Amino acid sequence: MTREQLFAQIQQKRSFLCIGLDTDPAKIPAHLHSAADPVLEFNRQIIDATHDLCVAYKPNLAFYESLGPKGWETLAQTLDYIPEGLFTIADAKRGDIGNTSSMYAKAFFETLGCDAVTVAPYMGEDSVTPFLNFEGKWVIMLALTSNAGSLNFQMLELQNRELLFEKVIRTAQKWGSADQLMYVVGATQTTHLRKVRELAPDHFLLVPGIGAQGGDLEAVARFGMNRQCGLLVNASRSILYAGRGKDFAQQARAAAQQVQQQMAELLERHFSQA
Ligand SMILES: O=C(O)c1cc(=O)[nH]c(=O)n1[C@@H]1O[C@H](COP(=O)(O)O)[C@@H](O)[C@H]1O
Repeated sequence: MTREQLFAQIQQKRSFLCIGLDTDPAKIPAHLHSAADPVLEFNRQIIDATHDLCVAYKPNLAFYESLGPKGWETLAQTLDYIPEGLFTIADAKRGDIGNTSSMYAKAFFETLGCDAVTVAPYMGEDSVTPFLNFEGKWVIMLALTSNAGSLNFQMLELQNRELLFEKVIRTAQKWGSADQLMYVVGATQTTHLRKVRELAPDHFLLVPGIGAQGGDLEAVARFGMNRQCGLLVNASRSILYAGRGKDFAQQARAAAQQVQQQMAELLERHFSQA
């Protein structure tokens, strides 16, 4: 999917919501446990109930890999079920020496057919660039994450007073264009969004951390939106587990709709001022 196609979908749906398919068997409603594949059944019903409200789905690999070989099959079937035209992100946070990264890229882009994969930058350029060699596919690189541990390394001040996450973005700007590279910036990190936008004005940002982690969507939009929206904001638990009963899919839809309506207002405000 191209950047223009992604923006067109955002405009059409008045949404920049990404729903995280972080499906935990311990949290899915009891009545689904009699299904042949409860996780797949849960995902299907969530997708049916929400696909008109979001522009992307992001299954986190941990939730599927933890189920063994069957989990991989569930992930593949979930991805197949996502309607054409929605952006799919394998949240795998990979990155290794070059030939290994190439095989990871094949796994997510060719075998699973995802549009994007999350990648960790710690091993540097030759660990990230193999993911950038796939036409029409996207690398989403961790820059400033939503968790408390982001303080350990990402906020370290370098000799020139630049913070490490700023250096990561500044350096990666030379690796990939805004048509193939996005950055992860946590919704809990809005005080740094202005700086992120200074360094990467055109790149899309994947912003997890609203909902269960308490991030502020309004502030994300105020400091992070660019002329093509430039944001995919993820929520997982606050949507998936909005209800735990037989009506869980309707409850998930209601939670997604609430976020989408706020997004529609934020888009309206941003583009009427532009
Ligand atoms: O790469 C990510 O998606 C990610 C980066 C980050 O900084 N923080 C973060 O929470 N995530 C992921 O985003 C999702 C957040 O889930 P909820 O907190 O349930 O909305 C999880 O799949 C996390 O692994």
